[in-house]
Amino acid sequence: MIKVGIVGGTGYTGVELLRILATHPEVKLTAITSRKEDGLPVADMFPSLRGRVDLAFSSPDKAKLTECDVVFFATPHGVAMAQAPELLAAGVKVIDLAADFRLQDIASFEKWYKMPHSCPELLKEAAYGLVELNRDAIRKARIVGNPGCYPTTMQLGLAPLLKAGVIDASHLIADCKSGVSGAGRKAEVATLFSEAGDNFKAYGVSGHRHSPETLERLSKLTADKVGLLFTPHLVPMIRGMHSTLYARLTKDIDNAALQALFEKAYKDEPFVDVMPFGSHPETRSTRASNMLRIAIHRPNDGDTVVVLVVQDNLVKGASGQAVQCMNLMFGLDESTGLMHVPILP
Ligand SMILES: NC(=O)C1=CN([C@@H]2O[C@H](COP(=O)(O)OP(=O)(O)OC[C@H]3O[C@@H](n4cnc5c(N)ncnc54)[C@H](OP(=O)(O)O)[C@@H]3O)[C@@H](O)[C@H]2O)C=CC1
Ligand SMILES: CC(=O)N[C@@H](CCC(=O)OP(=O)(O)O)C(=O)O
Repeated sequence: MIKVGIVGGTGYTGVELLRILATHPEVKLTAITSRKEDGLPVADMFPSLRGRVDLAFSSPDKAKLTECDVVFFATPHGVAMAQAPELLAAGVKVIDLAADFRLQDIASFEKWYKMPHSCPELLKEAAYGLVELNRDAIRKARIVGNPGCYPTTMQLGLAPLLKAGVIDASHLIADCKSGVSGAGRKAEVATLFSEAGDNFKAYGVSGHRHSPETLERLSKLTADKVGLLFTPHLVPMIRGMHSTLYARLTKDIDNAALQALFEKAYKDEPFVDVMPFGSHPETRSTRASNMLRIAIHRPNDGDTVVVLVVQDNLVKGASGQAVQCMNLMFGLDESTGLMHVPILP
């Protein structure tokens, strides 16, 4: 059994890790931290886990993290990089759900996250945890930077087009919407029910930290210069993400060939579903599952291809993807413990 520790067990991605790992056949939950809830049984805070998780939260200094085989950090940016060196030295693998090990360019990390990077050498070593595009590196990694939720949809939606060289890479547009759980569980005015409910707004239009992450990664898929306009929006739902991606076609390619590009790219992927051409995927078709769904459109048979991508921001966009990485890092089938069917309605 893989002994698992979770730092930050009381946030949304932490409790989502607990939900997934509680029924994972190869995992023994070993330590779950919270500074504020030290000593509280996990199931007292999350009754959904009664009878499934019998551990109590412990403060990070008391938790026996070095006795684990792998530790997930479901914490704010900056926490994992402070603790990763000690864990790695003790032979523990690390998966960070925050951004400490996502961006390869340190200057870009320091600019967007407004903090110095404390272990640049580990950043160089870390694998980027987008399995479908980086499987081999993740398999061999001791440390993984799990992708941001929006970047997961943007990369998986645009990768087949960029790799095939059929679009103008310099002018990509991503119009993305997230449920409110994407902002985390911490108390904030913007995510109060009466602020976010019955309301709809864009944010981060002039710059969001997921742009540099996505640009850095998309640039590895093409020799062309990549340009991206990314606008996130907050929608009044709890879970779910819908990204509408626009790209100008530069090659004469018919709709069947466009569809075939995606079907071929993802034909063996357990967690990417390419729907029939012209479909309208719904966020609820992925809710509480690790599945990401894609549909291709060609409005008026013109020269713009529109890619629709949906996922559950807390699963494929965060905790499910992190478990997919863990499975690979420990030589398991990557879908182990992740085959939940989405919840409808
Ligand atoms: N929500 C989402 O859809 C996604 C989130 N992420 C990323 O995952 C990470 C966690 O997100 P989320 O679950 O939403 O966050 P939350 O803010 O809801 O939870 C944060 C957790 O971290 C703990 N924590 C906070 N500060 C520290 C610290 N200094 N040392 C140790 N533990 C700490 C908190 O517990 P306590 O204070 O009691 O210790 C809490 O359990 C974030 O970096 C986020 O960016 C990534 C993709 C998607
Ligand atoms: C709706 C909402 O607020 N979403 C978050 C992104 C989700 C997330 O937590 O991503 P990171 O891991 O990069 O922080 C945001 O835009 O800041």
